[in-house]
Amino acid sequence: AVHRYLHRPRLPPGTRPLPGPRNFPLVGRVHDIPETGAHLKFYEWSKQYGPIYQMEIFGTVHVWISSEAIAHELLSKRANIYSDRPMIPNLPNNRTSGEYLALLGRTETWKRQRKLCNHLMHLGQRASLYSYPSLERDRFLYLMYQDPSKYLEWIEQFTTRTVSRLAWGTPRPSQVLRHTTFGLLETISPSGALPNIMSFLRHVPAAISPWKKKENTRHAIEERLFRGNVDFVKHSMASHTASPSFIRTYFETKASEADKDKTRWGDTDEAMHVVGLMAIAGALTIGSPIQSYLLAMCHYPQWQKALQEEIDTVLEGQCPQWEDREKLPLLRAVVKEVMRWRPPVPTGIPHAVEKDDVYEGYFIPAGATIHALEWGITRDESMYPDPETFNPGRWLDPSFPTYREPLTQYPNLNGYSQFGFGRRTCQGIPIVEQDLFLSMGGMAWAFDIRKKRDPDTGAEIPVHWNDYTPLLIAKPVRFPFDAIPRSPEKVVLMRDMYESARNEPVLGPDLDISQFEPDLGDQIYIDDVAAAFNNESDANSVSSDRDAVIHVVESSPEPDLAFSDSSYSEPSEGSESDRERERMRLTMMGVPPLDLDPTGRLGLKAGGNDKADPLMPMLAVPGAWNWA
Ligand code: HEM
Repeated sequence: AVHRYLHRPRLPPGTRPLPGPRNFPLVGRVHDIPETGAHLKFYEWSKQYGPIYQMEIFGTVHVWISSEAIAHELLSKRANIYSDRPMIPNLPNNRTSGEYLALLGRTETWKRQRKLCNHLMHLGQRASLYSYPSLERDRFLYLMYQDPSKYLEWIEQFTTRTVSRLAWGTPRPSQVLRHTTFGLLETISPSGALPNIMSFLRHVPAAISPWKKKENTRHAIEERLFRGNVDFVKHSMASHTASPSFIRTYFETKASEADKDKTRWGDTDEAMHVVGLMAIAGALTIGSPIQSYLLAMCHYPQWQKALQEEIDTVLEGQCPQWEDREKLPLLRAVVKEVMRWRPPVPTGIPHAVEKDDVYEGYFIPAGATIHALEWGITRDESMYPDPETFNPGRWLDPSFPTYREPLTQYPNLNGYSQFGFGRRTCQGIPIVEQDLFLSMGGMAWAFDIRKKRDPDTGAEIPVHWNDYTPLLIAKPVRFPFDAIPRSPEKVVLMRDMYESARNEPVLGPDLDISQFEPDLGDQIYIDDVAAAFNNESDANSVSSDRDAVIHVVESSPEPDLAFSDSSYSEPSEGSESDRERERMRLTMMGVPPLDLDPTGRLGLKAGGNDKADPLMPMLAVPGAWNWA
């Protein structure tokens, strides 16, 4: 930082620096970055300094862009110099190691990996993602019906099982994947690990660095998981039992006679990492908008009603399927508006600029980190009038700037600012689009989502408006709500859908805990099953046990849910006797108690989900730094 500070580039003649908050020597504005809601601070500055401004943190220039037009001008039109990624202090080989495509620098490895990712996604999309999203959606809906209070668990299971099947043809690795992925998110998030803000901490030797120890352990588990999955697919291909998957497509492409240039897709190790990254990217991102949908429905019942009317009228009582998408523009608008209202990656994923550049007379130095501030972009009033209001109508009403025809096709997620810019644009949009369409459409079809009522007073229990977790992928802090099935018939249908999804044969590598244990020593310890249940994967639970690097427990991720715990009640009433009557009625209709499927034997305790580094609060405490 000292070196960078002393050797800051001089302004070329005729240029001026970007506006921005005054920087303090060496540290810049590090003290201003709050522990939570950092995107709100960066947005506040954009109101003060304009749609492009700069600040410094320990000598690195950070440029923040809150206008889609400017983001396109720099990141897309000038992509030849704006497509690099910055070094992540807590994962310092991110630009070169080739393990995480999304974090690679603009290297030949990145180009090759992007091509492979594109190829696999393209073939998968052509096959409607092998119906995995709809199978998993059917499972998800019934679990939501059984116990909506566990929505965080069911949503994470839905997204990770779907992506796990896509990647390796089996949902079984999903329980490990979700936790190694969560750990990676902590490793790379500015609010997840202190070295990402105080970059000099990356020089702390591995033996005493808590961040390195934790990352090394996480990485070792992930590597074994990915390798085991690839071996599993190879073996099942040999016995002609492999379900469709990205990795199977890779092997088939390599083996194909038509594929003349055998080197262009990289070797098996590289494909393992590309597919692994695709699984990572889909594991924890898509849950954010699904949770935000629930939040939006609590606050905007009128849009839930309109959406249900569309689905009921067009599909005559059936649950939305992917093939129905052309007929359901409001559902597509809800998907898109949820992502605008609460961007899943509110600060964006940063690019790095490789050469000095000048924009409208402003100097942008080589090496600066460039952030497309998604939160700010979605609040640009010229594009999104009344931006704080959740209004799917802005995509369907010609009086709004975002309207586009034909409505059989638009709105959709292609080219949406929420997926980044230029050559680094997100490659997972087909998965996101299908997962969100099916899960949000399925929930609107099945449930009335609404605020809970106090059983004594009947008063609504308040739900927060915008309290989001602090990591790179932001999710609403857990909130209470009711998911009331819209009719007994729908419950029966949900159960049938669940049963037929479940009857799909599911093979997978046997993720026995002993596979992981020996090499990893005392950093991993086995907990008892009871503890696992007390620590249901909860994206918001806060525990002080941050040193427990990754905590492996053996558990069934689906507790033994009894049908009697269902949340079913008529919208107007909710007494115990009503529920009992309803339960008996449904039982007589042939909806027997649940017999849940075992979904894999390995669960990792997620006590630490979405917490910031414990040392981080000092950054947010005024006066914690002595500037004198
Ligand atoms: C709601 C879900 C998702 C959101 C909001 C999202 C958003 C983003 C964003 C903002 C970027 C950075 C773009 C840039 O640097 O300009 C990105 C990159 C990427 N995403 Fe996604 N993504 C999501 C899901 C997925 C899924 C399911 C996949 C699965 C394949 C995926 C694969 C990727 C890849 C491979 C990159 C890196 C591209 C590169 O660096 O060249 N994403 N995503």
